[in-house]
Amino acid sequence: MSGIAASHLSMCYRVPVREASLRGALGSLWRRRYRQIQAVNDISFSIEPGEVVGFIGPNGAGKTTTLKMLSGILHPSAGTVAVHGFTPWRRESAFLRSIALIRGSQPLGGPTELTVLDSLRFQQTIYDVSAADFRKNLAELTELLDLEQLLARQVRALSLGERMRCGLALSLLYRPRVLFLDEPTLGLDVSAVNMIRRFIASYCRRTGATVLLTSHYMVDVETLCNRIILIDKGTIQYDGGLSELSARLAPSKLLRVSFSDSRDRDWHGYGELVELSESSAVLSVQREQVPGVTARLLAELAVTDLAVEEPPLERVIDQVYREGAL
Ligand SMILES: Nc1ncnc2c1ncn2[C@@H]1O[C@H](COP(=O)(O)OP(=O)(O)OP(=O)(O)O)[C@@H](O)[C@H]1O
Repeated sequence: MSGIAASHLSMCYRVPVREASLRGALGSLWRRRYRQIQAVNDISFSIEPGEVVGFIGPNGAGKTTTLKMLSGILHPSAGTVAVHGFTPWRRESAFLRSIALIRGSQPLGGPTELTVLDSLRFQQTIYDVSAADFRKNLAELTELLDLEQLLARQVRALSLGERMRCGLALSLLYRPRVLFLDEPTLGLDVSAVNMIRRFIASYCRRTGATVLLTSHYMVDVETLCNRIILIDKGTIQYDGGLSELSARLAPSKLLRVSFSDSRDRDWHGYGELVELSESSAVLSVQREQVPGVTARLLAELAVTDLAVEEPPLERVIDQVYREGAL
């Protein structure tokens, strides 16, 4: 059984056209006009149980709309979806207990006067979590998300980063097997971002959860996902491995070489010089020439360290967005 299977999925929003003038606005009270926005257009993909997949694309590409259809918030205009065998928009309770949609930009649900601990107890009741599981899961989440100091605080008094950590705890208290993560690190500072990334990676390792993650931060995607689905203007542009995408779009790799002799030399014979210091250089080298250039560097220089790197994903994705390079 596939973890998530989407087939020919489409979503077309119907939005009223608002007239700018007063006369037009009055006229539209009698006769409303609508226009269609094709947010998602005939996309198909499948994700195996336990896979962690990055779902990326520029603003307005259709990512959130897709996540909403997969989590049962939106009924698609066309197509079918199965998430661990469930049809999301039927919103059966067994389905709702097996998934979580976590949105970085969204406030925590429930009354904001409650403390974080009370909100977690409220969640325990809604999702019917046994007392033993509640204790075990809460202890684990408290440790991993560093919640100890936050449990007695009112939800409304939390900062953005604290809210995100508590939001994750609330969503994962009932141990969902499928996570839809929509920009989980949006607006967070460096250490909060790192904590959230470590936490997601460890949750996936421990529970074998299936994850679809959207993020505009390519480091999130590189750290957590082996595969990406790239969507633009509602259609899938790429579905595959991260390294294959780089190989397809970036014809060169970076050679980072450290050496102990500081003689002047003509680097252009090895490749395009990107960076140079007293004892190290970064060269951009055509992929097929990497083995030959590496061998020559090792033979001709007193090399102390040498690393071959893919170009930063950020740069590759930027190229796709700007040039539609796929
Ligand atoms: N409720 C709605 N009503 C009408 N149009 C909508 C609605 N929600 C989204 N859209 C439109 O659908 C398209 C896709 O939006 P969506 O939010 O899915 O994109 P996204 O890839 O998540 O973008 P972002 O990265 O900016 O969050 C956009 O053109 C957007 O304006």
